[in-house]
Amino acid sequence: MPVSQPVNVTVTGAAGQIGYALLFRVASGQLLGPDTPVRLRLLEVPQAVKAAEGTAMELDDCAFPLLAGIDIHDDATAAFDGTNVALLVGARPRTAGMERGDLLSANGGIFGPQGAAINAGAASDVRVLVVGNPANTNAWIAAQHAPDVPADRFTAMTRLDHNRALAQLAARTRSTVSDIQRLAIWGNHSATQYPDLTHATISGRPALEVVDDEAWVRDTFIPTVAKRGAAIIEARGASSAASAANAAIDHVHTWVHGTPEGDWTSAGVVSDGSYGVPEGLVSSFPVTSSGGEWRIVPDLDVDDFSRERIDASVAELVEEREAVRALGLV
Ligand SMILES: NC(=O)c1ccc[n+]([C@@H]2O[C@H](COP(=O)([O-])OP(=O)(O)OC[C@H]3O[C@@H](n4cnc5c(N)ncnc54)[C@H](O)[C@@H]3O)[C@@H](O)[C@H]2O)c1
Ligand SMILES: O=C(O)C[C@H](O)C(=O)O
Repeated sequence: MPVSQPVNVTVTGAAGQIGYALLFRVASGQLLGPDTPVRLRLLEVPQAVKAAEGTAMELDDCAFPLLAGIDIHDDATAAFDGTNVALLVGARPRTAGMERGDLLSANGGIFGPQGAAINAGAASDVRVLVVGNPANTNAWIAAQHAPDVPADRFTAMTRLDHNRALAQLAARTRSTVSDIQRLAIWGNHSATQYPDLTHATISGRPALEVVDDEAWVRDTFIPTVAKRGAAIIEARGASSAASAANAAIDHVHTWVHGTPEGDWTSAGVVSDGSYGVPEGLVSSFPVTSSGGEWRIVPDLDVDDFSRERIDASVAELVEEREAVRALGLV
């Protein structure tokens, strides 16, 4: 990615909640770093273009030194033309009582055409993060429509789940999130996800030994992380926005700048068949990043409990893929 030339960052759903929490941070340099100018390309549906224009006015009014320009589009082909980083946020959020999978028929149709537009015109180094739900399967749909883009450039956001897990574990163990390493989210960004502490450490000690309470891990930690999205919707009356934008920033920043030595993070990436996850599915794994590429952490021991949880979440991803096929979206 060029350092002195502006990097084109396309954000879909720019006038939405997450868009509003995300764009100012991208423009201030938090996505790609303090030396990288960005040109923002905002994609919205026609009826929300005026609101996106309002956000663009506010971005101008921040006088961000790294913001090289803003273009607003209601056409995906134009919005993704020459794009280096594509943040696919635009999609309907769920409301109270819905599961994220319920959004498949409402949102799935968005990601095929956007994948095709990325295929048609994005820069050769394009990196795609799908935030819009159901994020894993939407990323898979987009990748299916972009045969000329390496599949590993399509990713789905599970960094929010990872960050939620860090916060819950830190609170329980009276440690700080920076003390924790090697935590992992496996599977789908849904209630079936598996937040895994079996390899995690807190200040170098095994996290499970520090916690010393299997029942808390099974009955409190895992469901709290997995159902946090619903708890936020219940409390706020709207789905998470600032924390989701923060996780998107973290995901791309780590993708571009790498993971710290000895640690990893979690991301929804195209499976290479590791850990019994069918090849091609977009599943969350423990991943490292280096040289701008994600790598699934290899050779981890998977105990029986973990195996069962990973398999359950992956089974849901397989079901979603079949539902997409039945809907004719790929
Ligand atoms: N992966 C995660 O961790 C995570 C976290 C939070 C939210 N989400 C998801 O992110 C999505 C956006 O959430 P939000 O709160 O910003 O919703 P929102 O309703 O506030 O905003 C969505 C925006 O997308 C726009 N949009 C719809 N279709 C579009 C299209 N085809 N092209 C471009 N823009 C389009 C809408 O006009 C709207 O402005 C939802 O699907 C939500 O469930 C994912
Ligand atoms: O849970 C949702 O529907 C929104 C988002 O995916 C979240 O995890 O907060």
